[in-house]
Amino acid sequence: MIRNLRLTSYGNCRVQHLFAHRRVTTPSATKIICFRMADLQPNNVINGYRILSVIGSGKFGKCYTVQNERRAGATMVMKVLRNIPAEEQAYQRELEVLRSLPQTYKFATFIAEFPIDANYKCIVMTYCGISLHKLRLRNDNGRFSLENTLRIGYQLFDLVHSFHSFGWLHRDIHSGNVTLTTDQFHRPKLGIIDYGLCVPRNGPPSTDVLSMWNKSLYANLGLPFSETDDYVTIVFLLMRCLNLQPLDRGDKPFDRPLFRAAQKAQFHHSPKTFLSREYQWIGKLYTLVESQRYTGIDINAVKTYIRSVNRNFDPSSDITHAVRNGLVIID
Ligand SMILES: Nc1ncnc2c1ncn2[C@@H]1O[C@H](COP(=O)(O)OP(=O)(O)OP(=O)(O)O)[C@@H](O)[C@H]1O
Repeated sequence: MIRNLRLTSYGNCRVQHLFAHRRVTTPSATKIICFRMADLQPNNVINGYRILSVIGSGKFGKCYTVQNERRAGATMVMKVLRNIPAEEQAYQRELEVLRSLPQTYKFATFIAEFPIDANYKCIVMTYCGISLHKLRLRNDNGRFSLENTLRIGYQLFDLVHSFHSFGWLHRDIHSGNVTLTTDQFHRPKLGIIDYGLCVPRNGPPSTDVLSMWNKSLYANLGLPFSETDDYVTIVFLLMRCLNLQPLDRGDKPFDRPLFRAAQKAQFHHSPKTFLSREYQWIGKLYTLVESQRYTGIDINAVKTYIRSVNRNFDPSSDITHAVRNGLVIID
C-alpha cells in the first residue's frame, strides 16, 4: 500500500511538473518535457482528469477511465494517442464523429481534447460501459447463451441503423467496439464505440481492403463500403458471441488476406456448409442481410427473422446479466 502511494505521488509530481513547463514557451523549457505512457497511472491527474484505471489498448493508443478532478461524478474515457502522421487521419475522424453524435447512452460523445506533449495527445469522451469482448472472456466457456446472443443481434441491427442515420458508416464493428451499458431507466443496453475508421455515409466510395475475419466478403475484396457491410459484421459478431469461428478452421493460413477472401467467398456462396445444424440460423441471417445489399436493409424483416429462431422467446427482452466476484457477467 505504502509503495503504491509513493509510486502514485511520484507519478503525480512528474505530470504536474510537465504541465507547469508546458505553460512556459522558451525553447529550453520545451526540452524538459519528457512524458512517458508510464506516467499514466491510477490517481495521476492529466489536465484536470484523474485516472481511475486502464480499460483497453488498441492499434491507436491506450484508454483509461477518468473523472473530472473538480467535478467528481460521471466516469469518462480518456484515449491517449501517439502524435504520428500515420494515425492523424483516424484521430481527426474520431474527433469529428464524437462531436457529431447526439448525447445518448448508445454512442460515445465528445468532452475534451488536448495535447500532452509533442508526442502524445488525448481525447476525453463519455463512457459507454464494458465491451462484449471482455464480457465474453469472463465466461468459462467463452460464450453467451443463445438467448442473450439473439437479444444482442436484435438490438444491434437497430443500433447500427441509428448510427448510420447520423451520417456515418462505422467499418469496425466487432465485440471490442460494442459495449454493455445502461439507458436512462437503468436497463441494460448496447453501445458502439471507436470511430477512427468511420467514413461519411454519403461521401466518396471508400475502397480500402479491410481484410479481417469479421468483415464482409465485399470489404475483404476492397469493394465500396456500404451500410450492408456494417450489418454483415453484426452476423460475424453473433458468431463470436457463441464462440464460433467457422471460417478459421485452424488447418489453413486464415491470416493471409487472399486465403481469407477465398474462404469468405465460399462462406458467402454456401454459409450452411460452414455451420452445424443448431447454428444454421446464423447462415440464414447472413444470407438475408446480403440479399438486401442492393435494395437497402429492411430492419423489420431482419428482426422478424431473429424472432423466428426461437418462437418461445422474445429477443426484445433485456439482456440478462449478473454480478460474480464483483464483476458484471452476461450468461
Ligand atoms: N467510450 C468508451 N466507453 C467504454 N469503453 C471504451 C470507450 N472507448 C474505448 N473503450 C475501451 O478501450 C478499448 C480500446 O478502445 P478503442 O477501440 O477506441 O481503441 P483503438 O485503439 O481504436 O482499438 P481498435 O484496435 O479496436 O481499433 C475498447 O475495446 C474498450 O474496451
